[in-house]
Amino acid sequence: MDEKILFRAEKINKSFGPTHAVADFSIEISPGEVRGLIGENGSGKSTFSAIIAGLHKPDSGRLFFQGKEYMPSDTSMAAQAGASLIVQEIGTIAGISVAANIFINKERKFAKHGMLNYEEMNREARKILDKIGGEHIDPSVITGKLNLEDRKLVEIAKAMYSQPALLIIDETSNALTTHGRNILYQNIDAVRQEGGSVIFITHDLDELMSVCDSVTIMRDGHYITTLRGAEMEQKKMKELMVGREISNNFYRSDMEPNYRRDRVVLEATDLCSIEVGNVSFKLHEGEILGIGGLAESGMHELGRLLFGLEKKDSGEVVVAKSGDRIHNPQDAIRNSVGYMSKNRDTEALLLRFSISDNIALPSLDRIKEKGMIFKKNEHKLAGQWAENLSIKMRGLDDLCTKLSGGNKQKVVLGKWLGNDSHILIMDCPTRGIDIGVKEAIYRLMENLKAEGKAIVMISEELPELIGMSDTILIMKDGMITRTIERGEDVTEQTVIQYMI
Ligand SMILES: Nc1ncnc2c1ncn2[C@@H]1O[C@H](COP(=O)(O)OP(=O)(O)OP(=O)(O)O)[C@@H](O)[C@H]1O
Repeated sequence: MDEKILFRAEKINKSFGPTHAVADFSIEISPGEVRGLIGENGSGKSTFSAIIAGLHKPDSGRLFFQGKEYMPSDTSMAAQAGASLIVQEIGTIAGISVAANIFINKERKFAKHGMLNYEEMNREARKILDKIGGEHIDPSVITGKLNLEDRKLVEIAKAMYSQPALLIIDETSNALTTHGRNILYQNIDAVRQEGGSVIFITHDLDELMSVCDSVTIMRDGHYITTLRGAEMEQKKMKELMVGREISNNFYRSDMEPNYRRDRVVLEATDLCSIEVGNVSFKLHEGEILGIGGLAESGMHELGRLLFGLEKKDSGEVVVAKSGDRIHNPQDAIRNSVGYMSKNRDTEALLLRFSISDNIALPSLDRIKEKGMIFKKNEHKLAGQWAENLSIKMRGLDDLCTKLSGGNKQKVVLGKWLGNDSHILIMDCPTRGIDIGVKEAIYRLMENLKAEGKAIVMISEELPELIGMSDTILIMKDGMITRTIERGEDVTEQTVIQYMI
């Protein structure tokens, strides 16, 4: 193999039943290169990554790595050969310690006379955590007690421990705060400095442009092309991903706030909890109320308080039409309030249930016939939303575990849109969603707005926040620090200033 090539894949194929997830896919990566890998939801990125990391065996094709033919049969073999993967979903085991996660399958290193030396294991874990930027994480703590970001940092530590020559990062940044992202980027640089390569999967094209030297586009499992340096132009990348022309500006085109100021649908008064302090606001008919802030600003907790998922210390959330107070999710659902959680795998979906079951779940009361739930009614509702949202699946009875990340997110959306929610609390509605469907979701939000429905949109994406909201509430340290009306001269820079 050419010395300038660190990794090569030759005509890789992988099918799951009738789904041809990776099709004749070939790629070459040079030492020191950070290669982006992009494509629509379900285009095969995670499957290809899993093949390199030994999680899936391809049906055909060959891999070459560091001058040798390579085909790992599991993740330990891949790590030994120098390839590590940070997965898109949670990749650590909740019930064991941080150190045990970092050294999974490497425990033997710490065994003496048949006993594990936990102290030594924790000491080693301390060193690698310090090295990767996880100084604040205690290696002896049970991993499930950590927040999502710290669990991701544990995965980074695990991946970096084996000093990978090839690091694959599958859509990890959207689980991270700015601080976490910077740690991730530092580790990418560290691999590059050592002459290794990185495959970086993301739907965020700005991030892609700042992190990657080149980008390969996948569509329906196929290799489309690779762009380098100045060729990496956003419009071009989007069009190559979706295979058609797409509009440059997919946010709202009207520049004025446009909702019924005289009709309040939901009112939050003096909401307080551990992470939220004295938040009050009114949500109106036809309004998109954006909530922005840094990830630790309390905005995600606010969404959970509004839906009754978390206990308030004081304050109240009242649905204007019924006068009902929301104390728990049952109160919310009864009042046509829907909630899309940011954490789709742990909170938003029943992963071991079908697409149809998940979409129909909050609507069961509505689709009952003579007190009975018929599969055909579930399928009718789920089929309509699966089509509206272009969910890539074999059938409505597919289990959600089998779906790609972005397609899982679409099921969450379908669930609450199908429920005909009048008030929707959307926490990061387009997280992990590809560019084509993102556009469709924004049009859907506009339609809901035109029907008089109201949306609370919690978002970490400034263009989305500015582009879609009638009103933006900025949160900092659990409190609302600024209210911005649509049409005011807002730029991303001014919004950031209020957040930090
Ligand atoms: N274990 C599995 N069983 C059945 N089908 C699967 C399995 N894993 C993936 N698929 C299917 O293979 C296709 C490719 O999925 P993959 O997760 O590789 O896409 P992706 O490009 O990573 O998408 P996303 O951007 O949404 O994460 C999808 O249609 C998906 O439903």
